Amino acid sequence: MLETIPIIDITLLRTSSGSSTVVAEQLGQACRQYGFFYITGHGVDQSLQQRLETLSRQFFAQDAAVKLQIAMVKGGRAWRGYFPVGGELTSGKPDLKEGLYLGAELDNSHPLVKAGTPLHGQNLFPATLPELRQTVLDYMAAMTKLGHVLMRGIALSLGLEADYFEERYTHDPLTLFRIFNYPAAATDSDQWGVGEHTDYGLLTILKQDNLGGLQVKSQGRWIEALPVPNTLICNIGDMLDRITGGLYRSTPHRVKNPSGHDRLSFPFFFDPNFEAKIQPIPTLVESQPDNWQERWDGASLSLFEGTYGDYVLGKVGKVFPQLRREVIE
Ligand SMILES: O=C(O)CCC(=O)C(=O)O
Ligand SMILES: [Fe+2]
Repeated sequence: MLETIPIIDITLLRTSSGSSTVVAEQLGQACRQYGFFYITGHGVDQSLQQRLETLSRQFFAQDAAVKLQIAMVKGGRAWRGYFPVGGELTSGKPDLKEGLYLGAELDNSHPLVKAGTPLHGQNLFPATLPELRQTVLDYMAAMTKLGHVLMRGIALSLGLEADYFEERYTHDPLTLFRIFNYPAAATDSDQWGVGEHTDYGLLTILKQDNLGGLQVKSQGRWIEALPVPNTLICNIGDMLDRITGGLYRSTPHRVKNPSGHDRLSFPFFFDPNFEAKIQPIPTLVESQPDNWQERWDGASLSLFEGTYGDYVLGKVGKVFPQLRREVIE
């Protein structure tokens, strides 16, 4: 039998004052077994999603020189903008994808921007597609709302107060958003669109188009996260793994676009505040053995001490080595 990732209807979590125990139970099971799940009943406007997809296709279809008008090197410490194919090295090798790196739009008067905090600041939006700006901002607002809802459900699934994460980590979350285009590759290409990795933060909410290509490592085996209409895919990041003592593992995944067409995906990262200190949940007794030997990066999460900022900067410096000096040092 083909193994499939669970699909969870979160309508009740969104509507019954965020405290549906039935949905929380399903989330908990999916997090323990797979580290990945699809959600339906998420309430994200279909026409907004359609606009985002259409405008993104138009963006990537432009000439390289036009896209490079908003190259990531121009984004400075905020770490925003466009990078071309081969510009990112997720697991040490260049990825077969191009992308637009976005995040919360913060102006220069924001305290974290004033303080020169990396990853905080303004986006670089393309002048050639003026509608993309509001579409991205609206989509990120919808994702942020959804991130809060899902983290309430995840807190309940762990037997915690619904606002456990909000109080400690996500009152003012770090939210990053990317739009990727995985170009059609030769079918015999052994290059990955994104190599095996885990995400860094708490929760990733991914919209993908209808072509497929995402693979998830579940219980030691790679399975396909095929497109399912009207769903979003969620997965656990390293910080939720650390906070839950490995009970909810950050699950490895990778992408290869087999379709012969350009594949678009839209990952949104709902992460702890940059300055939040990451601490395991004290009441959780089910702490798991360290899994560094199985991890793609050979790192021991249980040894990590510090803020989310410490963690994420260590990672980002590796995937964009050419930008490390400018942004972090
Ligand atoms: O494009 C995808 O389907 C996944 C992207 C991803 O894993 C990431 O950006 O972390
Ligand atoms: Fe990922």
